[in-house]
Amino acid sequence: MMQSSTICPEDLSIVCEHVNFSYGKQEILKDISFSVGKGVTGILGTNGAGKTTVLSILSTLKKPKSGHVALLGHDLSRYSSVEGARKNLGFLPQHVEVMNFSSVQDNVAYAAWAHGVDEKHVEEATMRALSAVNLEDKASVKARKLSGGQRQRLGIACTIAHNPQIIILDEPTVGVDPLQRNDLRNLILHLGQSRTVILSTHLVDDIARIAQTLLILNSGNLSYCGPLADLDEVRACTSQSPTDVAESIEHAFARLGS
Ligand SMILES: Nc1ncnc2c1ncn2[C@@H]1O[C@H](COP(=O)(O)OP(=O)(O)OP(=O)(O)O)[C@@H](O)[C@H]1O
Repeated sequence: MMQSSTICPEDLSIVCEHVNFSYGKQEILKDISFSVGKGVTGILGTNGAGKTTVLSILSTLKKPKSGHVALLGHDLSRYSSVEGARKNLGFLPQHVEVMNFSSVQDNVAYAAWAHGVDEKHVEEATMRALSAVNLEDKASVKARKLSGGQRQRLGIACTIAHNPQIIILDEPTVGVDPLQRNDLRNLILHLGQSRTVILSTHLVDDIARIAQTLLILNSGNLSYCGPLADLDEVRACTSQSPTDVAESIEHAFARLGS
C-alpha cells in the first residue's frame, strides 16, 4: 500500500493501485492497477467501459472508493499532495469549453493565470502554448470563429499553458475531420516526447499512430496494460504500417474483451 507522498519512482509519473469506483451500487471500476511514465498512453474501451471515470480520477475530479493514485509521487489520498499534483497536471475534458467571445490568446492567457502562472509570465506562457499547438496566427481571432480541429488545439493550448508534466486528454480526436485529426495526432505525439500524456479513445487508429503504451478497459476491468509492442497481435504483425497495427489492436481488443 502507498504510504508516503513520494511513492513512485521518477520515471513512473502515474501510479494506480487497486482502484475501485462506484456510482451508488453500480461498480464502475474494478481493482484497476497500472503505472505509466513519459510518452503517450492510450486507453481503449467500448462505450461505458469507464475511460472517462479513470481520467476523472487521474485529474483529481473524482475520488476512488478505494485504492491509491499517485501523480509524480504525490499521493492523491492526501489533500496537501492533491494541490502539488494539480500544478503539474493539465486536463482536456471530452467536451471542450472555451470562452467563445474572447480571443484565442485571451483564452490561453486566462487558462495560464487560472493554473497559477505568475502574472509576469502569463504572456510568455501563452505564446509558448499557442506556438506548441500551431495557433499563433489565430491569436487575435475570437474562439467562436475556429473550426472543430482548431478548437481542440485551443483546448490543448489551455491545457498546457502552465507547462504541466502530465497531460490528460479525454477523446481529443473526436468530431474533427481526417486532416485535422492527423494534425492533432502529430501534436499529441510531439507532446509525449517530453511529457506523460494519457488519452482515451474509441479509435484503434489513434492508438496505432500515437501511443507507445496501451490500456484496454472492458466493463470496468483492465484487461491489458503494457507496451503496444508487447501485444501478441502487434508483435505477430510482419509489416508495421499503421493500418496493420490498428487491425492487430482490434484483434487484441476483441480477444481480451471476450
Ligand atoms: N454521474 C453518473 N452517475 C451514474 N452513472 C454514471 C455517471 N457517469 C457515468 N456513469 C456510468 O458509468 C459508466 C462508465 O462511464 P464512463 O463515462 O467512465 O465510460 P466511458 O468509457 O468514458 O464511455 P464513453 O466512451 O461512452 O464516453 C457508464 O455505465 C456510465 O453510464
